[in-house]
Amino acid sequence: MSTLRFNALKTSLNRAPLQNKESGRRSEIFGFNVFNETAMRQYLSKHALNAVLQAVEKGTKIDRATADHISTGMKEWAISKGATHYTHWFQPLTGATAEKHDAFFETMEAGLAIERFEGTQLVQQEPDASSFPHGGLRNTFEARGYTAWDPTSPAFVYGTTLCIPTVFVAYTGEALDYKTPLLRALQAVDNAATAVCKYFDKNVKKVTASLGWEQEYFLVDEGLARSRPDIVLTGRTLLGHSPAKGQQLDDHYFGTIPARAMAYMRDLEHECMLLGIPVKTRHNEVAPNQFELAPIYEETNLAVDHNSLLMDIMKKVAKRHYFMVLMHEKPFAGVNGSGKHNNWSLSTDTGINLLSPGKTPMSNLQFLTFFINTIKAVLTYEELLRAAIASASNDHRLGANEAPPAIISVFIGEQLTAVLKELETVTKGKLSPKEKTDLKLNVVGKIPEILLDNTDRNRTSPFAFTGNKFEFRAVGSSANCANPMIVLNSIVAKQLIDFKDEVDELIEKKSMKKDDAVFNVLREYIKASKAILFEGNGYSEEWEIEAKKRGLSNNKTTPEALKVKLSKPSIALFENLGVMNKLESEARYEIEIEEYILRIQIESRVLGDIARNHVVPTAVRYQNILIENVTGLKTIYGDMFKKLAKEQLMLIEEISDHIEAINSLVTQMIDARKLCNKQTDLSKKANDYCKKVKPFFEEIRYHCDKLELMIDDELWPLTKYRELLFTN
Ligand SMILES: NC(=O)CC[C@H](N)C(=O)O
Repeated sequence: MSTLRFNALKTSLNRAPLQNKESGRRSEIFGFNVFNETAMRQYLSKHALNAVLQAVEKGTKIDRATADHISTGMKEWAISKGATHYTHWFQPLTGATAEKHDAFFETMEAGLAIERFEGTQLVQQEPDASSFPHGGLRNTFEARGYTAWDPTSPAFVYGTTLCIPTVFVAYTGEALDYKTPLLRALQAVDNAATAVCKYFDKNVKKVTASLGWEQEYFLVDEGLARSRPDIVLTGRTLLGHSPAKGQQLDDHYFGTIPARAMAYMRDLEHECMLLGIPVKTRHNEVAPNQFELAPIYEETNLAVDHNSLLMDIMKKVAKRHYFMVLMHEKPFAGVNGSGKHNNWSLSTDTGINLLSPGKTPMSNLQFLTFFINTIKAVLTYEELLRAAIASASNDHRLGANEAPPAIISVFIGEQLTAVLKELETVTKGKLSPKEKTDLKLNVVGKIPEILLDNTDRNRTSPFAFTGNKFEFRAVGSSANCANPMIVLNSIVAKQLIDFKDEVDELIEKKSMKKDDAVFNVLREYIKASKAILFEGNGYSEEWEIEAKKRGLSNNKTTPEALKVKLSKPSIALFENLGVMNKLESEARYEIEIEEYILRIQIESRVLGDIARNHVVPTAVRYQNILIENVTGLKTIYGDMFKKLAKEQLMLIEEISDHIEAINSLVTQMIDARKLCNKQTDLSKKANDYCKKVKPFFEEIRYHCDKLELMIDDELWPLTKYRELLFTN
């Protein structure tokens, strides 16, 4: 009997939901462990508090003396929350968060000790961070990297550590993290959008990009998950036959949350509340053992930090509940994968959501301006958006089971399609007073304030308008949202800058009125943007053909998708906006392409190991049982055994065939890997891994899964899909 699998099953069946610590109102504990304005008012002088608030609102610098005041107050507050250590908390390009704890504790003369935390330690540090991916930006011998405080994301106490969100840059100034370019992209979109807003309202001084992510995930009993080397090492199952029942009956989606999962969620939400992560929604997702968690949207930088923090907490809380949380985009073949849909919008400091239709024709023209510019930005940079969500794991998810395909398109729904159609016919040049009134009353003025939202229906759309925001559905569940948010905010910033240039030109050179100029430019954008608008089934073959005709990219794999990052226009885009210089863009490409190679390499090794050392020996063992049976039948029945052992003999042969196929395929895969490893050009190497190593995965899996169906269940060593997906 396979002891590991059956022991794991036995343990998992005996687990009960954990008792929850949670009590009282959530609103009362919200942000309890965050150094927010309330905490600052208690622990900082007025001067220090104002310095932080100014830094948050206007990006003003904090001087050293004030930083000392802030750090002292912050330390006292953190100690009151039980903290003994502090850390600069940052997001290197591994996709995870990083921390290195230092104690507040310091010794003094005469054997005395105190707690100390100075301004310099708050503001800047130099972690020995030479082992993070840097894509050639640093050499090991000059590996200095600095972390610097980001006051726009408040410090928090997690466990016994004060965590200070920071950026992470090389000593030459290049960004080594996600946060730095994100902050720059947010600044760029703020500048560009504010300038455009002034056409409609002179009082607008700031535009903030908001993000509401939706985190999908799987919860698997920890013992069961740990019994599978593929889940432990790669985050997904590399083999496993589909269970007889998967998600066909749609009986999990929005169903009653299983008790153990519910206890986990409540515990997780409690932690989130303390840390100021405004989680609001929880439900069962489509696949068995799949769930979703979503917060109220926030300013993008904060939302990204909160999502990164959340992913970390999810794993920690899961351990307490004897679960393993799987963030992988496609942990199980044949059922839904997990996304992290990014709901994005822009809003002004005057309280207007720029992607929400308003009450008046004027506010609707503003809405249309931002709406159409966003679509145009996606059209121009569709390939870059695809690159922003590319990863080895997301490749498995895209194009099936309610995840969008690799072709980026925009879905806007029937009503707005009709509005755009009308606007497309606006007269070239100056508009007659009648036409303008007509437009304002009958087209722009008639956009319903609350759009009948039919937009969420199309689950095959990568970028869908959902009434008052765009939902970038292609983002994968394990991704750091900063990556897609850097691209989205940058491309919209660039588009808005171009738009303003064009409108200004018409006003200045053609003496057009502002509204006429806006209508004229928008009309041309609408015409051009038709290529990116698509309302149909994104999975259909017709769409692939049609998209090709329209000139849209269809980069199915990560190596293909990432290439565009090195193109001149992409590099120029980020450079001109001040988001990333050429070196930074190239470094990111290198890091991502290398990660792709390494992930495929790891999967290939794990698969080779499981196939050869778990599956084949089990198959041989079962074959021996059959042989023993046949031999026994022959001893007892003599020649008649051939009839009696007919099925067994067939099985013995079939098993041999599969064993042979597995062994030979694994050998071929290893040889292919060796060849790939000789390749020194990273792009070619990634491509080779994709085209020459990865295809073996499915082939090897096929034979292993066939054996799973043949071999005595009691002998099978790998926890099966039905057990991983239905035991909770
Ligand atoms: N119902 C849904 O929205 C499912 C989404 C799907 N899980 C994805 O991969 O994006």
